[in-house]
Amino acid sequence: MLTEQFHRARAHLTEVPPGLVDYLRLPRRTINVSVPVEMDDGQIRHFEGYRVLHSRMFGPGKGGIRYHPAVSLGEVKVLAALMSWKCALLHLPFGGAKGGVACDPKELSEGELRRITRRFISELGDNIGPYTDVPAPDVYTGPQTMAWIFDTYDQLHPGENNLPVVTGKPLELGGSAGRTEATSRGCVYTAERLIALGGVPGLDSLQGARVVIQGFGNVGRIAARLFQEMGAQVCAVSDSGGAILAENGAALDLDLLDTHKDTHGTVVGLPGSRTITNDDLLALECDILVPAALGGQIHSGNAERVAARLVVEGANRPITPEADDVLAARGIVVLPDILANAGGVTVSYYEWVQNIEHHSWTLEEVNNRLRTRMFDATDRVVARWRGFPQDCAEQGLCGDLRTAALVESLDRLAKATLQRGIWP
Ligand SMILES: NC(=O)C1=CN([C@@H]2O[C@H](COP(=O)(O)OP(=O)(O)OC[C@H]3O[C@@H](n4cnc5c(N)ncnc54)[C@H](OP(=O)(O)O)[C@@H]3O)[C@@H](O)[C@H]2O)C=CC1
Ligand SMILES: O=C(O)CCC(=O)C(=O)O
Repeated sequence: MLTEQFHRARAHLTEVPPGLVDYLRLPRRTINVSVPVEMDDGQIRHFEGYRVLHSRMFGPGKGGIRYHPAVSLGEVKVLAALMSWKCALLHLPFGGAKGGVACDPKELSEGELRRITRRFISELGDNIGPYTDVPAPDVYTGPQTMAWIFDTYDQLHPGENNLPVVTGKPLELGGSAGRTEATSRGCVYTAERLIALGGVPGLDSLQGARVVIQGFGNVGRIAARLFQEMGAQVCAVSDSGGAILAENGAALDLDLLDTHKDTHGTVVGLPGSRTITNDDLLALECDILVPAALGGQIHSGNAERVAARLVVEGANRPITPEADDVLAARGIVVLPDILANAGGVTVSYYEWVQNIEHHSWTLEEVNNRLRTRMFDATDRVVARWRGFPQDCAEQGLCGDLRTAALVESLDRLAKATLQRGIWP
């Protein structure tokens, strides 16, 4: 499906030499390691771990590490490519990478997760490093996992400044102010800017906008807060346990919701809400739908039911290309992942810079820089979008925002590749 999105964008870049196209699409290096671990009950199990370096065009590979049962080499490759395109779009001095371990963190103790992480990072050895490939958090990993990654790498490289080997660390260990909220903040900034530019028919402000969020982890949970701070009303959310809708069309009480999630491990059962299915959540009438969980959630089987004006892709690749077409035909605007959720990697970049400079910035400084960069990227993508020919469809070209974001990114990558003269 990523290939489809790539080719839709590539069709606009008629001057890119065909041989270069594959170079921009395929990964530079894929690594598959076996991670043996002693479990709490004394048994030895092994897990499959992956790290894919897609590109180092503008700097070290950059991208998160995911722990989930569905992690596979194919998925990690796709996510690594997205990282290259995301970093290029945001003008970050990074290439793209992604990693993961196929495991179910919900069935593992903290000690088992720590041992998996340490062994995984030891197995990767010098395939990661502050100037080669820099990991970060993704699904079911967070600051604690990043602290273990840092420590394992640091043990192997004593005497060096190893803080920039990984981002998303705890504040006490060189993490940046604002990294935890950064992905969600980026979603809000890009939505705010797109709306202000008149990019969403029928929606002129976040004030009073009705928001529905799928996923209540790092991205979804904080996005709920930030959209509410901007005057929006969060009326429905979901997690892996199910979905809930505020009764009587009201907004959810987010303080109560946080306490309920922390106590019960799920959003389901919140007093004043009723339980609905995940598919019903995606079909709720609202102004903004934020998929912030896993990929492939909006597909040809349910896209006809989506009833939002704007879909903000907090998650990576939550919409299939077939569903993109359905949404576009129905006038639903999609803020694509490589723009909407790029706030996370942007503040990871700020963390990396602060670590290299042995310095720390205030939260205000981080957020101001993030806002400027997200607005600038949104402006460039909207300008590309508005510059597309009026008769895209007749020419067999795709004319949506996702394609505009990819064209903006691939154009930059293609130019840099040619300038570097990579063919000796
Ligand atoms: N963290 C980051 O900085 C970035 C993350 N992203 C993307 O955002 C998405 C979410 O990541 P993140 O928030 O970090 O991950 P988390 O692990 O913090 O949260 C994932 C959330 O998704 C929920 N979930 C899992 N399966 C389902 C399901 N079938 N239906 C509904 N909800 C489900 C989980 O439920 P439960 O709480 O019950 O486990 C959890 O609330 C991913 O696609 C990730 O790649 C993109 C850019 C940066
Ligand atoms: O913060 C980072 O470096 C990467 C975050 C990530 O994995 C993503 O944007 O999908």
